[in-house]
Amino acid sequence: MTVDDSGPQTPDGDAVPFATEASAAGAPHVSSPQEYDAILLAGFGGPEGQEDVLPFLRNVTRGRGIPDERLEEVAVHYRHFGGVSPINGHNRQLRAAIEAEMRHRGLQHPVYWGNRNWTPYLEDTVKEAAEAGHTRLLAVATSAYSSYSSCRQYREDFARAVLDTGLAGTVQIDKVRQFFDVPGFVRPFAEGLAEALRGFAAEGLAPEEIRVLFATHSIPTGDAERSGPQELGLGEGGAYAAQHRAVGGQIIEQLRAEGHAGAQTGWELVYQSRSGPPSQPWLEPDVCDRIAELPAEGMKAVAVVPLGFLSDHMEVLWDLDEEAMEAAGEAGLRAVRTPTPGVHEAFVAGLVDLLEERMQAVEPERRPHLTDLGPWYDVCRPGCCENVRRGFSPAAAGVKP
Ligand SMILES: CC1=C(CCC(=O)O)c2cc3nc(cc4[nH]c(cc5[nH]c(cc1n2)c(C)c5CCC(=O)O)c(CCC(=O)O)c4C)C(CCC(=O)O)=C3C
Ligand SMILES: [Fe+2]
Repeated sequence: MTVDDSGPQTPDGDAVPFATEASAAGAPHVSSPQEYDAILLAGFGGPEGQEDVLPFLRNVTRGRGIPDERLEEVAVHYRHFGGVSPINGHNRQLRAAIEAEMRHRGLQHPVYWGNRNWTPYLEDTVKEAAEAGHTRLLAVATSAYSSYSSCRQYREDFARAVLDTGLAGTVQIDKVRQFFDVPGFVRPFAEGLAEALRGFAAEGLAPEEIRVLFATHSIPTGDAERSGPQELGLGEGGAYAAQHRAVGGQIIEQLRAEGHAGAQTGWELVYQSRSGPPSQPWLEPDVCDRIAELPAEGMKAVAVVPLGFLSDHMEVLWDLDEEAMEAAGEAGLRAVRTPTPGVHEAFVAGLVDLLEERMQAVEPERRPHLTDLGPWYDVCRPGCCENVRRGFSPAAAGVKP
């Protein structure tokens, strides 16, 4: 059976044209220039009050039959903050910042915002855009790396949004490339880490007493192996882990080249926020487990860099600022959690660069990227970031097999 992975179908059965250009394995796919008429910022969504918490968690876990009693365990983290995740506020700010930067550059596209798991839902946003006459949307998801959860699932959400609204033949949604190694995304992390290391040095700590932990969301190892295009063969942890390692290494190299105090310190990639049944393997080691081991390795301080996240949402506020900092306290370590990109001006400018690059179909050689893995490609290949746990769902913004 051939599975048509190319996304929503037009009424006459043809795939929506994505105007892609096939290229050799490993080389970026680059689309042709397109007249996009609006931008779509796609977020995760989060609850905005105690009464939203359970319905939100049911949305996140939909189709997996997780009982409310289990969800209440996760709900505790949200309830601790009044049932409010800061993530929607961050995305409102990011939407406004992208729009302001676009206007500054003379780009007049409206910038819409829609979420996967909470209002404003992507379905409603897409409908609103179409009613305003905007049918060629260029999307950017608040997720920088490749994996089912951070790439393909957004593409499935786009497909569902146009299918559920009956707009499959009318609205086209393309998505900019994964941006883990674009300079504007990396810079805020590098600046934050430089400051943390300066602080440790000022306290008299030597580089060999400091460990940098780049922290990202754990995912099932099966998802990690299938992250990115299968033909790249990026080894254990797939594209997901490889991209994080490459960016972490790049940040350290950058700080060393700039001669920052303390940048000779050791570093590693760690994972956080695992869920799922204990029988299912997820990426390890866990950030708190590693923190507990550091004193025995001669460490006196730890800098935790939330490399997998764009803003200070619940994973950062709870799993790092509460749990990881508590683990560091118990281990007797000095600890700092460095900032996320948020609406750092370099990050916002970097996102608008990505939108412009895609509108103009800039050639790969001129696309900013800081690691050998980049520039990532515009259009996902068949099988990219697939999820065998959930089975097939159509996805937008992919190449036709
Ligand atoms: C890779 C990745 C990112 C980063 C990329 C991206 O940003 O998209 C991310 C972000 C986020 N994850 C978030 C929240 C949750 N993630 C969950 C569950 C899961 N996440 C997963 C992965 C990721 N998640 C996975 C493999 C699962 C298991 C279930 C499944 O296979 O899909 C659950 C369910 C409960 C639980 O299982 O713990 C919740 C509540 C929030 C919102 C925070 C807020 O509200 O402030 C954000 C930004
Ligand atoms: Fe993908």
